[in-house]
Parts: sequence; C-alpha cells; structure tokens
Amino acid sequence: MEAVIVNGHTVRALTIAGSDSGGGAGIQADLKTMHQFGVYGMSVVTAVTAQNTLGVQGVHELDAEFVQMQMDSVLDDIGTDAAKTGMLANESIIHAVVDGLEKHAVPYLVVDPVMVAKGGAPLISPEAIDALRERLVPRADVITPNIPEASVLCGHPLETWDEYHRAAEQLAKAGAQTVVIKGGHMSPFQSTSTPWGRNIIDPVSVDIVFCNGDYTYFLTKRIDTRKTHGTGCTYSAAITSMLARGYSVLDAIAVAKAFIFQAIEGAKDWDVGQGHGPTDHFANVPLGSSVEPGGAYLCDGLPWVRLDQ
Ligand SMILES: Nc1ncnc2c1ncn2[C@@H]1O[C@H](COP(=O)(O)OP(=O)(O)OP(=O)(O)O)[C@@H](O)[C@H]1O
Ligand SMILES: Cc1ncc(CO)c(N)n1
Repeated sequence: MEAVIVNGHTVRALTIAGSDSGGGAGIQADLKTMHQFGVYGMSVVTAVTAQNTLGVQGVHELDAEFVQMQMDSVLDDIGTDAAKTGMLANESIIHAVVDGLEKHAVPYLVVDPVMVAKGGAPLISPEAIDALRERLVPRADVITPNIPEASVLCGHPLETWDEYHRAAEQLAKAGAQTVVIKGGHMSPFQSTSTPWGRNIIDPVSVDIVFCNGDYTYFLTKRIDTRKTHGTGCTYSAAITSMLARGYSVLDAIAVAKAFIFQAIEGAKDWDVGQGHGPTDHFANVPLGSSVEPGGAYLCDGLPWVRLDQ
C-alpha cells in the first residue's frame, strides 16, 4: 500500500493507547492497521504492557505529564487528520489526554473505551470510569464500546436488542456523535431475530451504529475462532484511518467492518502464540460502495449487500 495523498497532503492518524508487546492489540495493532490503510501512523503511549496471546503479565503506566509531552511533540509539529484512544489506564492520563485534545484541534476523535483484555486483565482503573464517561465520551466523534464496555458506561447489564439500542441512545445523549455497539460479545441467539425484520439462521456478528438519530447495522458471518486478540483496537484504528482519509462516518465504519472480518478470517490458521492469537493486519482494505443511514448491510465482501429491503 502506498501513502494516501489527499489534496496534496500525506494523510496522518494518531493513536493514544497502550503498548502490547505481543503485537496484536494496542499501539502495535493500530500502527499496523493505519499502515495498511495507507495512512501515516503516529503514537502517544499511555502504558506499556508485558503481554502475549495468553494474557497480560504486567502493566507499567506512564506519568500523565509524559503522555501530555508526547501529545505536544506530535501535534505541535506533525499534526493529525484523526486520532483514536485505546487503553488509557488511569484517571490522570484521561485528564491529560482530554486536555491535550482540547489544546490541539484534532479534526476527528474515535474513542475505543478499552477496559479489559481478552483474558480478563483490567486495562483501566475502576476510578477512571467516571472520567471516561464525563470527559472523553462527550468529545467522541465515534465511540466503539463492546457489550461489556457499553454496560459499564451505561451502568446496567445489556442483553437484548432493545437494551443495546437504549444504550446507544444514552451514550449519544452523553455527547458522543456516533455510537457503535460492537457485536463480538453478543450471543448468536440474539442475532437470529433482527431489528431490520429478517431472521438470520447462521451466526453473525452485528455492529449497531447510532448516528444522527438513525440506526444502521453492519454485519458479517460470525467466524468460529478464538484468535480475536486486538479485534477492537484494529477495528477502531481502521475507522480512524478512513476518517483521516476523508470518508463519511458510515462509509468508514462499513470498510472497517469488512476489514476486521477479513483480518479475523485471514489469521484463523496462523500459529502465532498459544492463546488468543492476533488478527491478520495484512488483510485487504475493501473500499466499498456508499452506505445509506438506516440500512442493514452485509459487509463480508464487495459490494455490500443491503438486507433490509
Ligand atoms: N468471531 C467473530 N467473527 C466475526 N466478527 C467478529 C468476531 N468477533 C468480533 N468480531 C467483530 O470484530 C469487531 C470488534 O468487536 P469486539 O466486540 O470483538 O471488540 P473488543 O471486544 O473490543 O475486542 P478486543 O478487546 O480484543 O480489542 C466488531 O466489528 C465485531 O463485530
Ligand atoms: C495495550 C492493549 N490495549 C488494548 C487491548 C484490548 O484488546 C489490549 N489487550 N492491550
């Protein structure tokens, strides 16, 4: 992939996240994804984890002042067309990041409210959740919680389609422009009877997108694999890259959905590590056709197939 140039400028994207020594999630997944999308990737590291596909063996959080210094270094000089946040570790880092975002005008912000790693290790302190909700959610152009993260942010468990929809509306009311409730943790049972009026027999992975008062749905076949380490990081980095390239929010999410599907599919037979293996960041970037708000789209491959008509 060559560097994408838009209006004579090299497209840039910034990730503010934790380092995953195993290379499948965090900063490493984000930079690999941005590269694959032809976007010049930069990083502000919040924490360093000793991590592999089996779990998180250790976490070293950086000082909030040093996080702020990295943001100033990158944004005073290079600037960015879009940014994303991932693991933010603690309350003082969240405040430093939001202060930095307010100081430097960042055109788009994607917030992946990372809370726990696949193996269950916490990646944020419980005291930091309020700061996440009160300071970062209102600044998000796009927020991408999985089901457990959306439950924590909304303060109650989420199990039904109706509850997923109400949660998206609650986060939008809290100030997020677009809310993506990711389907990786939904049970296949809930995918059999759908809000767009068609039943699905095979298990699918559905992402619910609430944007400007409309619900749009993106889905793919659910892949039977435990190699899903860093799926959320990869997906939000793909959305960030597409926004940096100038695509609309819905088009960006559709392409990211197709990319993460191919990335999970592509690494199904990899032998990287003994636990939750990483996804294939070498996957194809399927630049798709335009998406209309309110539709339900199958993003397994090009062109997207509209399912609600
Ligand atoms: N088995 C699967 N098959 C197809 N798509 C999947 C599968 N698992 C997750 N996805 C998709 O991957 C994307 C990330 O969702 P997921 O809910 O797994 O994020 P996450 O829990 O935040 O990931 P992580 O914590 O590992 O970074 C979503 O688009 C989701 O629908
Ligand atoms: C550093 C880091 N960020 C995010 C995740 C979530 O996948 C992880 N496992 N590690």
